[in-house]
Amino acid sequence: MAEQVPNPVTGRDTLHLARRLVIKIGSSSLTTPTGVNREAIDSLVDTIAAVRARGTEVILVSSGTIAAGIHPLGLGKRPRDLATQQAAAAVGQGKLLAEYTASFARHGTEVAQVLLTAEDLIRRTQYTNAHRALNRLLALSVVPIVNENDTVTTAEIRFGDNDRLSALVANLLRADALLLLTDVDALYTAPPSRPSSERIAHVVSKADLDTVQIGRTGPAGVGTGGMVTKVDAAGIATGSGIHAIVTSAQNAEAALAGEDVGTWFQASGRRQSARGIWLGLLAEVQGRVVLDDGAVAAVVKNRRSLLPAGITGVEGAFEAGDPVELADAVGTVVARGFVNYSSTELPAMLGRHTVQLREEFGPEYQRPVVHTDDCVRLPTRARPRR
Ligand SMILES: Nc1ncnc2c1ncn2[C@@H]1O[C@H](COP(=O)(O)OP(=O)(O)O)[C@@H](O)[C@H]1O
Ligand SMILES: N[C@@H](CCC(=O)OP(=O)(O)O)C(=O)O
Repeated sequence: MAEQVPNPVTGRDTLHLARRLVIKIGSSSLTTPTGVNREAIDSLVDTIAAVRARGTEVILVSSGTIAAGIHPLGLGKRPRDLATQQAAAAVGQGKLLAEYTASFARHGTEVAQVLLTAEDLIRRTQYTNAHRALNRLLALSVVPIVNENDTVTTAEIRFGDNDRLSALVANLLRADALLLLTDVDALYTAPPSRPSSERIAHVVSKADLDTVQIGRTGPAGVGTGGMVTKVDAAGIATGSGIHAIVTSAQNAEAALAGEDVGTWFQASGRRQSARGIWLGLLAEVQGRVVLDDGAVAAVVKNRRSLLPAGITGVEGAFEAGDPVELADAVGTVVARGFVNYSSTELPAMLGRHTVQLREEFGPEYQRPVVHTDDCVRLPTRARPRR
């Protein structure tokens, strides 16, 4: 996945040059206390149709299934427990998709329901499948409507918010920009309910966010991550060469026309694999291996695989295949990786050379502890200390 196609979009004024856009819309913009808001859907769909008419492919990431299931199930408010959220999502998903299907049909456009789990973006085979299927849908002129597969995800491996999912989808599909639509018109210097808060028009680097105060979810009470996950999502996108815009659903048309609305997050980094982004930023690590100085240099500087000989300690309980942290002797996390051995197997292997391990335990113990391709090195400033 190393292809490096330059992004034709350089700012708001060139957004019309985007070849591919991911548009994410939040629950609060799509639903009312009595279910799906048909007018809001028609308005979004009309905007998407206009963008597609100018030759831009669009992938829609739509939340709202849990919110859409609240009223039909007589729940009153957003359920808190996972099982009821899953039940509400299963009911709401059908209702939401029926509205999208009817609304896009007004433009003669087919839609496809694509339900993804976090696993689908981190496991190689699923990742390739998702990539291929979504690209095929776009080639067939279909609008994929993506959501997290709420009904089957477990608490452990769940995005829980579609903001970060949409950033990973933008990355997976090499989109040029990500539009995050919510119930507030921009990122503000503080929660917009505070009279002194001011709109932030541009975010060029992380330092622009240093003094921003980010509050909880909006007043509708159906959103999930609030502004925090939108800013996270924008960071994931921009860090991999994709511009991001946060604005309200009402401003979608103006934002896509390049007008000065919302908050524009300028792309900075180079494109990365979704798997690498997940591992580096999102994965919940199950444990830690402690490296001696030589191993830190080999893994971080020379980009080698981690061998048992350079490990001095193992912390936490993990299985082979789990994500773990790689820390130096003073507890600074220098990398994250998928580990090839469990926390019960590893202690007997520490400090031993590959040849010894093969002779003593068998040829399957020749594998590195973390292969270099399964390892994401953390930038110095992002490294957490113990
Ligand atoms: N600094 C901030 N700037 C803008 N909005 C903020 C800020 N802090 C908190 N918010 C809240 O985040 C809410 C949007 O998040 P959320 O409710 O999860 O929406 P969605 O359902 O669209 O994902 C806004 O309604 C706003 O009240
Ligand atoms: N998958 C969930 C989405 C949760 C979510 O991210 O909600 P939101 O904060 O409104 O974008 C649903 O469809 O209800």
